[in-house]
Amino acid sequence: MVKSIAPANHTVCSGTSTLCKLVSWWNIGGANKTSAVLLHQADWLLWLLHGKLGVSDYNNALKVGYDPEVESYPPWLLSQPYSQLLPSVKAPGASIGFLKEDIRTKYGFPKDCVLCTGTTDSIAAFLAARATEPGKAVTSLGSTLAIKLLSTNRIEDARFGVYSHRLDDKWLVGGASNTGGAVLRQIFTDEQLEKLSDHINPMEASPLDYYPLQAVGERFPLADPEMAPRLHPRPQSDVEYLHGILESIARIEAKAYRLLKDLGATQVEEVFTAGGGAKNENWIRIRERVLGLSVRRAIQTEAAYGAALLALKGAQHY
Ligand SMILES: Nc1ncnc2c1ncn2[C@@H]1O[C@H](COP(=O)(O)OP(=O)(O)O)[C@@H](O)[C@H]1O
Ligand SMILES: O=C(CO)[C@H](O)[C@H](O)COP(=O)(O)O
Repeated sequence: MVKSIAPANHTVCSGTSTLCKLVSWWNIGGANKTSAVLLHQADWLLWLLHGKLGVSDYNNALKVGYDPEVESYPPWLLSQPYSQLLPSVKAPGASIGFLKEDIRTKYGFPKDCVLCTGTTDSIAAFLAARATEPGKAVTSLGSTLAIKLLSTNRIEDARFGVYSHRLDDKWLVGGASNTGGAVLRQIFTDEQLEKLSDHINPMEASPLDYYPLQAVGERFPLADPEMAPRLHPRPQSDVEYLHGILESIARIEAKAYRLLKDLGATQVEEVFTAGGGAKNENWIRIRERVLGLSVRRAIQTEAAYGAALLALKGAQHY
């Protein structure tokens, strides 16, 4: 249904897009929906703090179809019956207003405490890494694997799960794979991950070839809702098994960066890494070998730090 209204290979055509979720919900019969408002999680959290309903930012609104380049919703979306539910959109880090009085007094914030629009988790991780030059990238290895490469041009292709978020006058090109830390946690505890990783020789390539997923379905670097996880054969040695999984995730990361190059993004020069997987030094060495690039742990790996930097910028402009 979304494919019939959106341009070919637009990011909203991905089955996990916000627009697909909105359209599915709209088409289920039931309560009167015309008085509803679409809010992303970040919009809802901010609404609890400032009380103005229906305010979003152009990073969160990308997957519902907002066009950050021209700063408006496209005509093909505005002509849909559910368009009245779409939130108004500001730049990330733009001030919205003051904190609600009851919350301000409850927690003791000053009277001039301003609230700013937010961004998505992996963009916040990118901001935390303070990578500002085109060619710098951040791979967030949390539950999933999210890639953001700062590029001078915008690229979008839903066949591969590639999209571009606007970052001021540049683009954060990338996507999010369903591989990552969540699948590691299905097999090993964090303590086991740390101990077993210490016994891996990162300079040696593992011959094991897996596609580690928690469940069926991949988004990027190939959008395939039918892709099955591949985590067998399992060797007797847990060190070898973990080595094979870490190496296989690194190969997915390398494939993703190659794809961005092939699609015409600015050439990646250096990768910073964030998220729970970034603390694994041997995995970083494996990734450097497989990517053929310098991979460094960002000094600040918490997305919350990037969100705070964005708020600081917004508050300074207030
Ligand atoms: N030593 C380690 N090596 C690799 N991955 C790790 C290690 N320790 C924790 N992790 C992974 O980090 C993930 C948690 O990272 P985090 O950034 O908090 O994720 P999220 O915020 O997406 O839930 C877990 O899924 C876990 O498997
Ligand atoms: O997998 C994720 C969360 O589960 C990613 O962080 C998310 O899909 C990335 O989104 P965006 O590129 O819009 O920040």
